[in-house]
Amino acid sequence: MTQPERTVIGKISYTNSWPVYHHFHPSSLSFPAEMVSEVPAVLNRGMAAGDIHVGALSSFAYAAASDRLVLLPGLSVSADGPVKSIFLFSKMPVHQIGNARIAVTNTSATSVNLLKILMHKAIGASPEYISADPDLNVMMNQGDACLLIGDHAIRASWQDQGYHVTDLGGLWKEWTGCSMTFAVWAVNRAAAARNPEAIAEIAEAFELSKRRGLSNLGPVIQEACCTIGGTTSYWNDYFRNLCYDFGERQQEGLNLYFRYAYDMGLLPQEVKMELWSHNLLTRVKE
Ligand SMILES: C=C(O[C@@H]1C=C(C(=O)O)C=C[C@H]1O)C(=O)O
Repeated sequence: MTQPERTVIGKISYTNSWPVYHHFHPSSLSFPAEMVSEVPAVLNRGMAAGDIHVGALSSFAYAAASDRLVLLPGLSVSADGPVKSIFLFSKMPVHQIGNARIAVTNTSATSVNLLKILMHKAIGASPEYISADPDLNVMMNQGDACLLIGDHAIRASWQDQGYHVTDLGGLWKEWTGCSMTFAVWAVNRAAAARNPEAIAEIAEAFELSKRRGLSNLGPVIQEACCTIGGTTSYWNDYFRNLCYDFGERQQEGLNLYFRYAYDMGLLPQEVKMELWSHNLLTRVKE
C-alpha cells in the first residue's frame, strides 16, 4: 500500500504570526501533516518550489509565485499604520538617505521590496542595497542604514544606538493612506486540486486557531515574554496593533503595493489575487 502524502505546513517563526498558530496543531488533523517553522525567506522558497504545500509566506513571494499559489481567505499579517517590527535604522534622517548603502535582511521579501518602493517613489532616493544576515551591528558596519524585520527588528529597537528609526508600515500609511499586508496564507494549486478536503480542514483549523488566539492573547504574550523578553504590556500592544484579517481594506493596500512593485519591475507580472474556497476560486475585487 502506498503511504498517504504528508501535507507540509509552513509557519513563520517570528512572533508576529503566533496568534494564528497558537491553537493550530498539525497532529490534530485527520491526515498526516507536519509543520516547518522558518523565517519568511525560507518559507517563500519552499512554497514556490512546492515543498511546502500550505501556510504563511511573504505577500511579495505569493505575488511572485501566484501562478502556483492561491490565497487562503481571511488570514494575513497586516498593519494600518506603524507595524512596530519592520524598521529601517539609519545614520541620517530617512529623507536624507540619497544614494547611501542600505543592508537589508535576507529573511524578508515583502519589506525589502516595500523599502525599494518607498525609497524610489515616496522619498526620491536611489540607495545601493546589499543583502545581509539580520545583525544590526554587522549591518551598520557594512552600510549607512539597515532594514530588519520580525523579532530581529524588535530586539534591535530595544538597544538604543542613537540611529534614526523608521517604521515602514508607518511610512507607507503616511504616503498612501493605505494599510499594508506583510504576510498572507496561501496553498499550492496542485496540492489543493489533489486534496481539497485536507485544505478545507487546514483552512478551518487556522480560522479557529486565530479566533481562539486573539480572544485570549495571554498565553501568546507569556510565550513572547519568555522567549524574546519585554513586558506583558509591550506584547499586548504589539499583537493588538497587528491585523490578522484579509478584508477589503487589506486587499486594497496590498493591490496598490503589487501595482507599484510591478511598475518598478520588482514583480515580473501584474497580480490578480485569487482566494481559495472549497472547490471554487474567487478573484479579489480590484
Ligand atoms: C510584521 C512582520 O511581517 C513579516 C514580514 C515579512 C517580509 O518582509 O517578507 C514576511 C512575513 C511577515 O510576518 C514582521 O516581520 O515584523
